[in-house]
Amino acid sequence: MEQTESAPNPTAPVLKGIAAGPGGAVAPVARMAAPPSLPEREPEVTDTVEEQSAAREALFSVAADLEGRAAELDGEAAAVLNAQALMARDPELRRQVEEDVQNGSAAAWAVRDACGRYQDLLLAAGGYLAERAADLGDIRDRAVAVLLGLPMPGLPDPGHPHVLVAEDLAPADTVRLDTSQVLAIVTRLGGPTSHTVILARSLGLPAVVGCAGADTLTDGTTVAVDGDAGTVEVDPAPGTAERVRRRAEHRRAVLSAASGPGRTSDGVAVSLLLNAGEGDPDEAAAHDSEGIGLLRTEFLFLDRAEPPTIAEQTEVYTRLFRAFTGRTVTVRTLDAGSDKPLAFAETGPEDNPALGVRGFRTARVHPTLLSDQLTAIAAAAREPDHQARVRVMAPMVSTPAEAEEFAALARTAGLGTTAEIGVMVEVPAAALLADRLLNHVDFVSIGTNDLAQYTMAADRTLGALPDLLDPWQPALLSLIDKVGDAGRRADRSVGVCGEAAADPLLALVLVGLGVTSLSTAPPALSAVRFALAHHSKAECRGLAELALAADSPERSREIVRRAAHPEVTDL
Ligand SMILES: C=C(OP(=O)(O)O)C(=O)O
Ligand SMILES: [Mg+2]
Repeated sequence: MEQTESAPNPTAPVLKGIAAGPGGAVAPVARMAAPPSLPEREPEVTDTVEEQSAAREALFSVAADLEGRAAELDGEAAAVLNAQALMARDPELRRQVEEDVQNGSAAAWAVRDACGRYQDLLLAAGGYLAERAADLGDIRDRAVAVLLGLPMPGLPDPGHPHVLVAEDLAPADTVRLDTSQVLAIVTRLGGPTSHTVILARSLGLPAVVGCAGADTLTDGTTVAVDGDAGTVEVDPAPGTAERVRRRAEHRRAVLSAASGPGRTSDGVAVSLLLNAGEGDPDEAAAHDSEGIGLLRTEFLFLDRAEPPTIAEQTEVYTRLFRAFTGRTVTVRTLDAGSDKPLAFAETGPEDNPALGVRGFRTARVHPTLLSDQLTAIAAAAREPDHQARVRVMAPMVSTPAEAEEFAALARTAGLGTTAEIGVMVEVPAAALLADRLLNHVDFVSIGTNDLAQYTMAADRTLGALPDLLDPWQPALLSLIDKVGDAGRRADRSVGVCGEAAADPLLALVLVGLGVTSLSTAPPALSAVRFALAHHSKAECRGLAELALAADSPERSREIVRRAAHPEVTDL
């Protein structure tokens, strides 16, 4: 509809990146302030003790600043800042800085070098750790600014609404974004699972990451950001700007009117659930959802030396079940290993950690971590003062035997009568034998983030292969079809809780493939609800067949876009 009203400006360069937060915006660019640079000449250190103390104080003041800001926030945002503060307080980092000073470096130089060495280690470790290298770079820049008396690097404040352009965004920046001023985010770096993406989605901001041309964008240049297509049009034609603006307004108005449980236009129920982690359970419960489809319990385990006790875990789960009384809460057991390493769950050196001891496999090496967690979930599920529909599921299950083993462990812990027991389908082996997995469990939930990486043999934390990780890949859809089919035949529920569920058009395809629940970050729910309400179950199946038959994700998306209801494609 509106897309035909204005032709794109043929001379306007269009930069490509990874679509990382849906929606669009047109506004002038404001670039993130450059990090402080050290003077060419390093001063001579005369008092080593004083210099060490200055370096220490700078790191502490950075940590205190992060903690202070975390205290004003809650949920995922606060957790991200507190984790970063912990890095600034890391005793080993401090020791290395002091050693560098002892060897003659001035404080700011010692901070730069020690952080640099740490960053190299994180980058070499890959996965989740590599993504934290940006957090450490931010700590370095802040501490150096403190030591040199320079302005703190950080967000621009041009005094008008803008598109924020940066090399990459540290969590400390992303959580401070004023969404009345920042209309969209564009970064040169960042992969599909980076903090920037997760936080941009939780703020509901359009975002394009991994945009190679972002460094050519200068302050004040007008850009049109399309967070669905992953494009940034520079100096767009007046028509384009108008179109994106009207589309954003239309989207806001339409979506704020959509509420209630998920239904296709002919009344077939599709549960709309939330992906949740750390945060206030009452706040999570305030979203218009039918419950939680994925509780990532790693937040209870990360950044600590010892695992949480059974009592500690029970308290957290109980609070959540109470807040969601009458609704579903799906607790995923600990997904440790690979991109989520834990100090107390060492699994030995691995050349390919994503193919190693992770997810449910961790229980082979550390069985008590899982049994304690199941005991805590069972204790919380038994609490009499909640009516939540409790579900428990294991990540990274690959075989029917593993599904059977997990179900037995859950029953032994006492969950047989108080919860539904399921497993995640995240590796092709599990998708191929989904019917046999379903002989042992009540439900399955497809983790499309991991299923994409294992289907396409492309590391999900790598920004370099976004096309292969595109959830519209027909091979991925074909595996989901297989799982949907198995669920239909066994009359069991099949959920999707990966990022794929957050794309309204793809959600229609997933429902057509037999998916019965969709779990996403809260801001994505209303668009998915709206899309469902405009299509019958049979229409969803028609779209699924079109998507499956395409040869590429681009074709798949385009064909479905053309065949879907215009009210939805114009959103
Ligand atoms: C939901 C998923 O799990 P996570 O992103 O936590 O690995 C997934 O892999 O799609
Ligand atoms: Mg996963």
